[in-house]
Amino acid sequence: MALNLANTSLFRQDAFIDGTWRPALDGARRPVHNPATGALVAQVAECGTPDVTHAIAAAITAQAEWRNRTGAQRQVILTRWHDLVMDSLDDLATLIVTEQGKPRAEAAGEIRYAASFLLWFAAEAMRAYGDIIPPTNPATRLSVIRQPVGVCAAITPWNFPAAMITRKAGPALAAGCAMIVKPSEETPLTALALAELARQAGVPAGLLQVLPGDGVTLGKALCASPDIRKLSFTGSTQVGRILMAQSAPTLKRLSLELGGNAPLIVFDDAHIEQAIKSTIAAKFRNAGQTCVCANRILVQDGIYDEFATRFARVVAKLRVGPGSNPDAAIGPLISTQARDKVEEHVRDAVAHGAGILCGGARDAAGDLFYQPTVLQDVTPAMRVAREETFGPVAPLLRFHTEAEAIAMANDTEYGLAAYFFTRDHARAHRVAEALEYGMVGHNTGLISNEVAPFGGIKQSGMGREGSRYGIDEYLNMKYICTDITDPGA
Ligand SMILES: NC(=O)c1ccc[n+]([C@@H]2O[C@H](COP(=O)([O-])OP(=O)(O)OC[C@H]3O[C@@H](n4cnc5c(N)ncnc54)[C@H](O)[C@@H]3O)[C@@H](O)[C@H]2O)c1
Ligand SMILES: O=C[C@H](O)CS(=O)(=O)O
Repeated sequence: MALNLANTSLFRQDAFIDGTWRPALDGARRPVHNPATGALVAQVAECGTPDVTHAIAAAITAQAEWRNRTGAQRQVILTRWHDLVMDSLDDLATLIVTEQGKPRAEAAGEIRYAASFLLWFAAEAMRAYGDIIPPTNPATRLSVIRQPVGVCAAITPWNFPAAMITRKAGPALAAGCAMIVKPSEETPLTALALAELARQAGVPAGLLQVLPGDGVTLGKALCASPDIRKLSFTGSTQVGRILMAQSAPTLKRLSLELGGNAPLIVFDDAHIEQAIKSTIAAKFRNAGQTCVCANRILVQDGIYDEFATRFARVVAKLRVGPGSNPDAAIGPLISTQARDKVEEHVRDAVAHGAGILCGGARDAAGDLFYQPTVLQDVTPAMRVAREETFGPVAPLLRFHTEAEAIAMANDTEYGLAAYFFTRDHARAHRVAEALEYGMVGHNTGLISNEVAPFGGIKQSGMGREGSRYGIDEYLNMKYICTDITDPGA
C-alpha cells in the first residue's frame, strides 16, 4: 500500500511502544480506509490492554529520567522534533489527505499548525516558573515550585490527526511528563508518523508512545491505571463524560476539549463582504468537521435577505472533491455515519419549514461527499440548530435585536467558540462579554493558533491548550516551607 511518500519511514502500521515498532501482543490489526475512495490504505496494529500495560511500564521508566532534565535540555529535543515535522510537511500532508480526506492545502496548514505547538512549548519548557512568598513567620522561607504531573495519556479525534496530538504532547514533554497517545481508529497513520519523527529527534524510548486501537477498550485500561496521572481528551462531549467518570476512581487530572455548537452572529452594521468571507472560513473548513465551526448563523433582519443571497452564491461555487484534487474546497465526510447525520439534519430542517438556498444533497464525487449547503428560515427548534452537525451545512436563522441574538446564541449546552460581526465598538464589548463561550471571534472566523488559550466551558469541556496556560495542565504546584532558625549544636 505505497503512499508515494518521499520518506517511506513515515508509513508505519505497527504500534510505537517503548521506542520500538511492534505489532499488538495478540497480533490484531484494524484496516484504515481512504474516505474519498473507500480504498484500503493500511492494516494498523490494534492494541489491547496488555499493550497498555507494557506502555505504562515503559512510560514510568522514561519519565523518571526525563523529569530530571532541564527545560533547556527538553527545549533542544522539542525544537528538533518541530524541525523534522516541518521538513516532512509534504509527506505528513499526504498522510492526512489519505486517511482523513481534507484538501491538501488544509492538510499542509494543519501540519504547520501542529508544528507550531512543538516550537511554542519548546520555549515554554524554560518557563515553568515558581514563586517566592513573603513569609508571615520571619523564621520561615516560603517557596512554590512546579513539577511534572507524571505519566499522561491522550485520546485524540480524527478531524485534526496531527494538531490534536502535538497540542497535547508538546506541553506534556515540555513539562517533564511522558505521554501515551491513543489516536482515532480512523486516522492512526499521522500519529504514527509523528512518533517516528519524535524518535528521530531524540525523544527517549518510552516517553512518547502511540497505541492505535479501540477507544472503549484502551480508554478503560488507561483510565483504570493509577499510574496514569492525567488524561487529555479531545473528542465528543458524550465520550468526554464517559472518560471523566472512568477517571474518577483514580482522580486523574483532566483536560477535556469537547463538542461545540458555535453561533455566528451578523449584525446589520457588519461589513457584509467581510462577514461572508469569514463565515465561509468558519463554516466550511475541513468540510465543516471542526469543533469550532459555525453551527448556527444568526443574521439580523435588516441584512438577512442580502446576506443570504450573496452568501449562498459564494457557497454554491465551492468545489467538492478528493483532497488530492488541488481545486477541491470540500472533501469527504469521515464516515457513512457522519454523512447520514448531515443528511438527517437537512431532512429534519426542511420537514420543519426550512428552505434550501444551495446544495442539500450528496455530491457525485463519491459516497461520503456532501454538497456545501445553505438553509434559510431555520428555527432554534430544528436539529441542525440544536446539535453539532459536523458537516458542510450552513443554517441561517433570523434575529431582530441584540438581546435576542445573545439569548439565541447562548441557548445551548455547549460553550466552545462563538463569532460575531459588527463595526460598533460599544456593541463589540457588550456582545463579547455576554457570549457564554471559551473563545470569541470578533469580525473574524479564524481564531485558532498556538499562542492563545484554546478551550471551552459548559458541555464543551475544561482546561486550555496552547498559550502560556497550556503547560499548566501538565504541572503540579508544590509549596515548600523552610524554618531557617539555627537550632544550634
Ligand atoms: N474541542 C476540541 O478541541 C475538539 C477538537 C476536535 C474534535 N472535537 C469534537 O470531537 C467530535 C468528533 O471527533 P470524534 O468523532 O473522533 O469524537 P469521538 O469522541 O467519537 O472519538 C474521539 C476519540 O475518542 C475515542 N473514543 C471513542 N469512544 C471512547 C470511549 N468510550 N472511551 C475512550 N475513548 C473513546 C476514539 O477512539 C477517538 O480516539 C466532535 O464532537 C468534535 O466537536 C473537539
Ligand atoms: O476541531 C477542533 C480543532 O481544535 C480545530 S482548530 O484547528 O484548533 O480550530
